[in-house]
Amino acid sequence: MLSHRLFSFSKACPVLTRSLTSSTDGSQASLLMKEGQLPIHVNNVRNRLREIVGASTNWRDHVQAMNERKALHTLLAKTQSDLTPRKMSDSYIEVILPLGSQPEIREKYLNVHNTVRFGRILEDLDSLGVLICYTHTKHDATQRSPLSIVTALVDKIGLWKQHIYPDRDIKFTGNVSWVGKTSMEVKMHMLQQHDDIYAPVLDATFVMVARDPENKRPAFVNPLILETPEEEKIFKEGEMNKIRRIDSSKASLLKMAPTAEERNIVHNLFLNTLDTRTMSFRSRVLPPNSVWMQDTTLKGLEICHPQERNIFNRIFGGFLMRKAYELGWACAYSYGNFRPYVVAVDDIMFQKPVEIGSLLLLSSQVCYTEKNYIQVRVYSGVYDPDSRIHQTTNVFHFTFMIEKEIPNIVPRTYGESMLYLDGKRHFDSTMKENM
Ligand SMILES: CCCCCC(=O)SCCNC(=O)CCNC(=O)[C@H](O)C(C)(C)COP(=O)(O)OP(=O)(O)OC[C@H]1O[C@@H](n2cnc3c(N)ncnc32)[C@H](O)[C@@H]1OP(=O)(O)O
Repeated sequence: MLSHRLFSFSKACPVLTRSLTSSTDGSQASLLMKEGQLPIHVNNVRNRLREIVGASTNWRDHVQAMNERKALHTLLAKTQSDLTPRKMSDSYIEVILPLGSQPEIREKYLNVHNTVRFGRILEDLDSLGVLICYTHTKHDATQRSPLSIVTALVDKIGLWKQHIYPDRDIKFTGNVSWVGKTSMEVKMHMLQQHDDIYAPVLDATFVMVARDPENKRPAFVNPLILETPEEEKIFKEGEMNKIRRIDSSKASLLKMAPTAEERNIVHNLFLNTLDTRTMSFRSRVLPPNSVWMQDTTLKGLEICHPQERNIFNRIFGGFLMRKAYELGWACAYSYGNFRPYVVAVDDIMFQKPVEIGSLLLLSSQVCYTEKNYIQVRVYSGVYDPDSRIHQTTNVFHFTFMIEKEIPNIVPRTYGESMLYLDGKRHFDSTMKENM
């Protein structure tokens, strides 16, 4: 039943259909591994990144490693046109996660339902995205890169499969699909082996930003050469994605009033909660089969130890995503009282780096429901007990699906109504056209 639903979803969702097309034929057909080049083992991705950046393997050496990086400033380009243009195929990489052929690596990826932990996949995608960008910006003269490439945004991840099996090999592929002046869009695909073929599991679009060796200022990236009409189309999509992001940021409910249609939705939700016996705006009652939004909050705390650092001695973006995802999943599970499946991830903005030693506060909440879908928002911020300053670092949006009817979420305050509308906007942008 469920797989049927997902199948019809994939058939009807244009955003995801487009990505699937490009992952199975089109762009991928023209972007193949160069002769003699072997897929990279997943365990080597972070080692390669460490070599490219010159990152320390021991925390005690990290200050010295960073001082050495400062000397790479001289390698930075003064203008973008000083850099060698690159093709999409130049950054194309394949990574193997051999869960089938190397059972010893399964444990790290296994969840209690005997499927693969999606949080681990988020970590691998993040590292791969960064490696793809380093491949695109590879310095001709030296192996070491002066660039610090960080994850700015997870634009979208759409899943095609409900289960990721823990005993079959997985392949990740990806390449740079668009470049700006200092930012790059990366498209990645994950496939899993079934008999003799690799079937698509998910498509992901990330945006990475290049910074100077000390990660203080933006730095130019190599331009992209477009070789085929298909590549021109992919690049144009990247441009459109950028415009869409700017438009949705301008229309954010933190800046603008809701639309007339959205105001109606909020008012109807409000009317539905009025106690018809009292004729008062104040006495509110929960409609049947509903849950107040405020009762769905689930919180967590992480102390950010050096072990979770990235190559730039900040907290690894993939770790933040894994923690936020797992909390979001637990929130959806507690809400629906049934195992949730992730269907989409979108618009994870990395607003500020998380420093080692930070107290990372995570807060998840169900903000929108429709049929058997649950939209969960996870807020993360750092709190400094010395200064008592609290700063937002990320907001995560996850769409889950449950194989049974779920209660409706109901906002009580104006602020919660804005969360509801924001959740609906995220849900609509990834899912609407498939239902
Ligand atoms: C194992 C290795 C993994 C390593 C990966 C990580 O873990 S990284 C760890 C997780 N990520 C982080 O910690 C990043 C935290 N965030 C930040 O440091 C910062 O917000 C940022 C560097 C991403 C952006 O800073 P600023 O907004 O000041 O940057 P600035 O305005 O100079 O813009 C630089 C370029 O980034 C683009 N840009 C900035 N924010 C963007 C966003 N949300 N979505 C898309 N693009 C964005 C701009 O258009 C511009 O591109 P153009 O110049 O092309 O127009």
